[in-house]
Amino acid sequence: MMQSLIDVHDNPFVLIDDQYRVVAANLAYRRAYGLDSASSVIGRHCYELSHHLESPCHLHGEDCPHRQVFASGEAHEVLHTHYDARGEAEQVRIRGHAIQGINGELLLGEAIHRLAGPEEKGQCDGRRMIGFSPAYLKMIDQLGKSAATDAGVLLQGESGVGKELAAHFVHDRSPRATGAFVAVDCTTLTETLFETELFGHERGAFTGCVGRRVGLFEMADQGTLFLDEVGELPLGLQAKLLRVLESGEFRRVGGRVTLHADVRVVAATNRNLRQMVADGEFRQDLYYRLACIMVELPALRERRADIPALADALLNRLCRDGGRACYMTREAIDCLLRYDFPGNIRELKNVLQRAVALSGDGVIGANQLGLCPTTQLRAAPNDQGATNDTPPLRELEANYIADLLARHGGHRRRVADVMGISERTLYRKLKRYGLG
Ligand SMILES: Nc1ncnc2c1ncn2[C@@H]1O[C@H](COP(=O)(O)OP(=O)(O)OP(=O)(O)O)[C@@H](O)[C@H]1O
Repeated sequence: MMQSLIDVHDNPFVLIDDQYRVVAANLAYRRAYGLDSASSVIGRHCYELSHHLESPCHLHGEDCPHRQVFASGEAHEVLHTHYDARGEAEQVRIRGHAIQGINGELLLGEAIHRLAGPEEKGQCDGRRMIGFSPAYLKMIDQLGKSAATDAGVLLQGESGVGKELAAHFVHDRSPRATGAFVAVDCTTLTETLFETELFGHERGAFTGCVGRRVGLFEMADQGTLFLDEVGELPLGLQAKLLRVLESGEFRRVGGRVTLHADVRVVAATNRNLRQMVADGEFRQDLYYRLACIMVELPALRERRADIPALADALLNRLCRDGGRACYMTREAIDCLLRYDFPGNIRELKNVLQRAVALSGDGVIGANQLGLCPTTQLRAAPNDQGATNDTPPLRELEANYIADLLARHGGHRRRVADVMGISERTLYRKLKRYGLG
């Protein structure tokens, strides 16, 4: 009976005892983690199945729902990276509940929500959101939650962090996913273009106008209107935009009929809109209309731990498109990890594109990246020869750890083993160096 009860859940669901052993798992869980029959799951450790680890995840620096629920008896929610049946990383939100077993014993019930969805696995069309750092998991979770509502979402982040990709992510998971996703570049909207672009025009509306044109606002009916660089919209046009967003009503230029479109707005900016409101450069009423939900997208340098996975995925894409095999040397990954990427993921993409073009044999070394001289990377501390150019020990250690992480695919236990330190110590170092 318990099995059929948990099989009702569409999402993976698992019951775990106080020794981290699986007591029952539903069909969705067994499918997700590559286990076809119930018997192959029962009795196995949860950390082994979903994390591919040999010890509980809190020993690897993670916030473990098992520990929390057994300690307090209260529900606990966390964001984790799990490894699916094929060993591919996926972003998940886990809600752990205390559940009473048949004999009155305390069990942990884990409801697992896959943030990016299994349908994205292997998706190579450039729309897959790659990132497993805590900052990125938090952002994806916020995007997923905002998708379920019809509220305005404002995406704030530096150029190239992936705001347009995030807007697609929201649209694709919203009830409007079958409608159109229409992007408007607000930097191109002038007084003269605003109405024709957004509302379209009727035939002969102005000199030289031949046919009827449907505007972007109308195209986005039942879908999502993505207002890119919304902070660049002149004040005069902000009032017009607010009016149409509030009423949903508009007229094509040269038209007499009032039309209506039902759009959901996702806006993006790399400017501080709140400050712009304070400075009188952005209308407060429009700000509140757009920023009902505000999501900050972290810069790449704030989630360096994601660089190897991102570089790997982008390189695979480039190689597939170019029809040749390429791989990066350890020095090259090291070099990427040390660089600040002011242009974020777009810059990373360009750096790799150039490197692929420059590498004759498909091997991408630090030299091909053109970011930092290889000689700086492996500078060893040298008592006699130490000069002012010798990097401080902290920097050397940070680079060393980053290098090991890249070499071991982000596997912290293996990195700790190689360094001869405990995972706890490694975790503290990762936090200190901003690598976690
Ligand atoms: N998490 C991610 N995983 C993989 N690729 C990504 C990710 N985020 C962004 N990209 C890629 O990086 C490039 C830049 O992304 P995007 O155009 O969405 O950035 P943006 O923040 O909208 O930039 P801008 O502010 O300059 O318009 C795109 O090619 C996109 O596919």
